Amino acid sequence: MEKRLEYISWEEYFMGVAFLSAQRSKDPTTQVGACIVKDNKVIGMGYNGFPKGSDDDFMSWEREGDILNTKYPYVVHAELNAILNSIKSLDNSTIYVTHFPCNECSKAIIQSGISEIIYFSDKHKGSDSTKASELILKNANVSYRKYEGNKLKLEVLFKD
Ligand SMILES: O=c1ccn([C@H]2C[C@H](O)[C@@H](COP(=O)(O)O)O2)c(=O)[nH]1
Ligand SMILES: [Zn+2]
Repeated sequence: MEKRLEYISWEEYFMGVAFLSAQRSKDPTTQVGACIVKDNKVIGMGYNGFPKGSDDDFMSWEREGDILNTKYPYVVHAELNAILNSIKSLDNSTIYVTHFPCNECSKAIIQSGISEIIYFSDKHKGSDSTKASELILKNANVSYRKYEGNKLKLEVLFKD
């Protein structure tokens, strides 16, 4: 029998895990996922959400108004969750992210030892946060590039 040819590439696989992780997010506006990989093994995953133990029904997902009544001061970003959830040293690892990281996440990525970022969306390109990320990542020699896989959709069928 010939080998199966429809298998997905490593890059498609790990970006797929990042997008699957994002599906755990309860943010009604933007679901972000991250997957940290070393030697082709997943060593951390995360998505954006309120801190462990927070009462989801008490917290607000608002984007506007009094800052203390919005999600922004409270939500833990996907990249930081993936770093905090990781199971071993992140030195020279790669983080796959559904969205280009903000400047706060970029700082955490640098400090954790991650050396490469592969992102899918850069919809906030040109914003101050993205510009600061680009500057600080370049300065710290953390490389970043857009996803280059062919797949833009992966179907996961639960079957026998
Ligand atoms: O680097 C990042 C930047 C943002 N997030 C999260 C934080 C929020 O939950 C959403 C952004 O919400 P908007 O309504 O689009 O402003 O994304 C993240 O996880 N990582
Ligand atoms: Zn962030």
